[in-house]
Amino acid sequence: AARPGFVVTVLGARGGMLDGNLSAYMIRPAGDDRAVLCDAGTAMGGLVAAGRTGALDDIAVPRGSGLTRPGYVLTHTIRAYLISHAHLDHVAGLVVASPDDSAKPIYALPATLDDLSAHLFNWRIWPNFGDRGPPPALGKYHYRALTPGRAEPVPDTAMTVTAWPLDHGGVESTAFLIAANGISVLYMGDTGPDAVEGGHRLDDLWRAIAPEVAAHRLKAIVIEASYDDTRPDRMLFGHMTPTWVAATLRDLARQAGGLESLRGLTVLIGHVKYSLAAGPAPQEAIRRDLVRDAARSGLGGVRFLIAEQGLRLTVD
Ligand SMILES: Nc1ncnc2c1ncn2[C@@H]1O[C@@H]2COP(=O)(O)O[C@H]2[C@H]1O
Repeated sequence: AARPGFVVTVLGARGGMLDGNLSAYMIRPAGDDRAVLCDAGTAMGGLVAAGRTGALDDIAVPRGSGLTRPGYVLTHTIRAYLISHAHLDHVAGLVVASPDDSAKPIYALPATLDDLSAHLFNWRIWPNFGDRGPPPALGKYHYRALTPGRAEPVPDTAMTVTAWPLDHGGVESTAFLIAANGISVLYMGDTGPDAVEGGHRLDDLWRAIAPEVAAHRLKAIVIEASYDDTRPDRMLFGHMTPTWVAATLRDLARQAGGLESLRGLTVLIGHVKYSLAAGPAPQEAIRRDLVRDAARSGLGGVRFLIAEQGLRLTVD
């Protein structure tokens, strides 16, 4: 049998103001068309873009489904949403797709579900497609509260999901460990460094997943680097820079038994903030910073990639 793997398809790659390309990562076991969507800042727009790059071509659309490929993927391939926090750049795609979406569970920590229910699916900002909140609750989306550190099977998929809370500038965000076939991928919503946030949630997360890393079961981490290294800490607003990404990966390595434990790990960088400034795109500076910071930090064994909409990545 083939080695177990995961396929990560980037439906939305950026942070900030680039509507149409905001955090959304479709994740599924390799060779399995049953996926979860981690955040949904962009959904349909990202599927259409991924359809154009060919990143959805390995998904078998049944003859006679009567649906476009992106339409089929939205309604049949994506079996559940995992939402890290309810900021608009992480949920806008879900909200606007909801009228034509299929029924699905939404997995999140309780605070995020409370925000979705109170402030989005409330008949004022949007019709209530949730299964609680202002009546009548249409019940298309089933809110499924996760308990930190406890793995839950995602129905109709081969995956389990485990959540841990993250600090994001005063808002609770979430890291999701997605596991299947003895391997896993970690999707991290927006977060700032413990030292800047004044907490210890990254440290707690790394301690919890260290055994997964030490055993080389963890194949990829999706983590944000919103700003390049010129950004001062007091202007991070709950976000990371390449220097902070490298520092926190070193913390993970320390918990997992040394830098060697990260060898072969793929780190996919998301949420790079779009910039209005003329000149090279911000991801160019971030790429340069990452190469330098990773080398300085002894992270030569890590494969860093910057997310781009329509990218399909297989890790195994
Ligand atoms: N105190 C602040 N001053 C200015 N902008 C902020 C402040 N806090 C948050 N933001 C911005 O608001 C954005 C909300 O989404 P993000 O967390 O991606 O990134 C955040 C920052 O760009």
